[in-house]
Amino acid sequence: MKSGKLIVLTGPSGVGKGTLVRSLLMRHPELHLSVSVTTRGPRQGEIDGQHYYFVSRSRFEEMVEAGELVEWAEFAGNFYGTPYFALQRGIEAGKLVLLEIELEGARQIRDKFPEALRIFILPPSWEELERRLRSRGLDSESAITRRLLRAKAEIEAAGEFDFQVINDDLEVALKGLESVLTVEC
Ligand SMILES: Nc1nc2c(ncn2[C@@H]2O[C@H](COP(=O)(O)OP(=O)(O)O)[C@@H](O)[C@H]2O)c(=O)[nH]1
Ligand SMILES: Nc1ncnc2c1ncn2[C@@H]1O[C@H](COP(=O)(O)OP(=O)(O)O)[C@@H](O)[C@H]1O
Repeated sequence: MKSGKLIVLTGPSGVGKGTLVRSLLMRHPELHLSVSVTTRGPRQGEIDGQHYYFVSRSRFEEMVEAGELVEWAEFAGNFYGTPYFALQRGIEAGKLVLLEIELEGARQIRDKFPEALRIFILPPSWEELERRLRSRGLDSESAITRRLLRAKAEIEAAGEFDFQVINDDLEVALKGLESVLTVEC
């Protein structure tokens, strides 16, 4: 894989993006994950600066006003955004920079960086997506409902992306992602 490319991974909440990203990062030291800022509270086990930078809404608004975010969006009642510094760190290290973001942000990245590689992760079925979201056991019922509402519109937009990978069997999905990265990066 060559360096200096942005890779956007998008897909409905619960599809397995975080799981896939963790495995990719362990297998490929040439990948750098962009850590986002969010106004969502940390889930059990989440570490500030590693999973997200957890900030207040007023701090998030300050970052937007100061032009510190490459892209940002509201998702299920919280704000999420990619700080420029998160990309710079990876680019300066000569790595491929991975952004795990939702649809609106992925569209903003497409407009700003048309050369970015954009991949959409699909669930094997709607029932399985719902099962994964619930079995994760980290979100309230209302947070799950908001994520499922959003998931429909996101899945409908999968065709906008360069590649679609179905996360049914995890190993098969990982292999699919790896072959896209090998050919495209
Ligand atoms: N636009 C945008 N979306 C983000 C960013 N960081 C995370 N997201 C997306 O926000 C959504 C919610 O993330 P999260 O609360 O961690 O929930 P989860 O995807 O259900 O684990 C997911 O679709 C993430 O991919 C960001 O910096 N920008
Ligand atoms: N291929 C898979 N088969 C079965 N369960 C999976 C698979 N990929 C992920 N999961 C599980 O689904 C749940 C949601 O995965 P997660 O990575 O948190 O999704 P996302 O980051 O897209 O919201 C987790 O409990 C995870 O262990």
